[in-house]
Amino acid sequence: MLTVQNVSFAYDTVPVLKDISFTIEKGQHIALIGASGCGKSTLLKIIYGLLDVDQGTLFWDDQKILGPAYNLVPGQENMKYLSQGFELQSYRTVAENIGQFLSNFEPELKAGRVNELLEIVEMIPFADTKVENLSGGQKQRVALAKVLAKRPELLLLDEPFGNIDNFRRSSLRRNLFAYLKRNKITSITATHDKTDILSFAEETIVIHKGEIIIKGNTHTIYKNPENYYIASLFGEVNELPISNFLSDGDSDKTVLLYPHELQIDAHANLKATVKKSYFNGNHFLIEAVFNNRVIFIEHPNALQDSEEIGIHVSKEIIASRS
Ligand SMILES: Nc1ncnc2c1ncn2[C@@H]1O[C@H](COP(=O)(O)OP(=O)(O)OP(=O)(O)O)[C@@H](O)[C@H]1O
Repeated sequence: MLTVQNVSFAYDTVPVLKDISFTIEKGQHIALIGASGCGKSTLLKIIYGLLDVDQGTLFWDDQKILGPAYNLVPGQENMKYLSQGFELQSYRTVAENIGQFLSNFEPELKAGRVNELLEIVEMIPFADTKVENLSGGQKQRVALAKVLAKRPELLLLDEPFGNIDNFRRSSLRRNLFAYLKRNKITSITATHDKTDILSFAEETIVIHKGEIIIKGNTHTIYKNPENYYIASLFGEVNELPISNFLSDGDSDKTVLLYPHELQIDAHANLKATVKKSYFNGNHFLIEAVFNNRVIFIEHPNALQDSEEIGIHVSKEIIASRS
């Protein structure tokens, strides 16, 4: 189990993390989300032991996690950290990089393990290619295989799929998390991609300006976001006065609605004016103006600019959010 207790940290004098506390059970997959600069990478580095905290303590089971001031070689033995810059040796091959820290005593065992890792990251054809000749996305996949090589107990991933195209990203993500589950490897993934969060993280930690504002079940946080900041980390969101939907609604209270929760219905009483339609693949995102606010609605078709539309939201959704 990972235990983080009252951790605070500042670079020089600028506070970055404030009184962070949480625990993570073994085998869990956690998403770490928050606006750019909120302190996600810093927290991962602290957990790995790359930075000395100003206050607080961290434990992996009953082993205290110490920073570089107390550890000659920074970084915890039973963890691996995949940073946003991948630390690879560019003049060596993909297979050599992945096997760099594996024992040479049993070459066959080592080769088998390297092959298994190449398969997970779908890089078998590149085993003998020098890293310097790979694309950014391919390097990221090699870096991922390298951190898995020695079977860490805790894997800390910082935007692990950031450079990888959508086509590969989906299968890579499925392979990786299936592997982690099978091997009971705990993971914390700092990410801006909602697919990383919703499909693979059973729990999510939300950071805002260096503080944890919520930690809990991913689906619950998504379905009932406590505030606009949290909801916006999952994509576009509309914040509308609840009095628009409930005749006895408090005029100061608002309700958060994702674009797919708003429906366009010519008979609805609430009227908005279309500004623009954005093609999004299987739907259009309609930007419209409603009571002087910009709102976003998912719709199967594009609509005419300046067209008047009616907006409907199901009673169940309003009831669940109010
Ligand atoms: N080495 C450093 N020295 C001084 N300030 C730093 C250093 N590294 C990060 N910071 C600052 O600390 C804050 C948190 O940075 P951090 O990289 O942890 O954020 P993040 O949430 O991971 O951001 P992103 O999502 O953009 O990767 C930022 O304001 C950043 O500018």
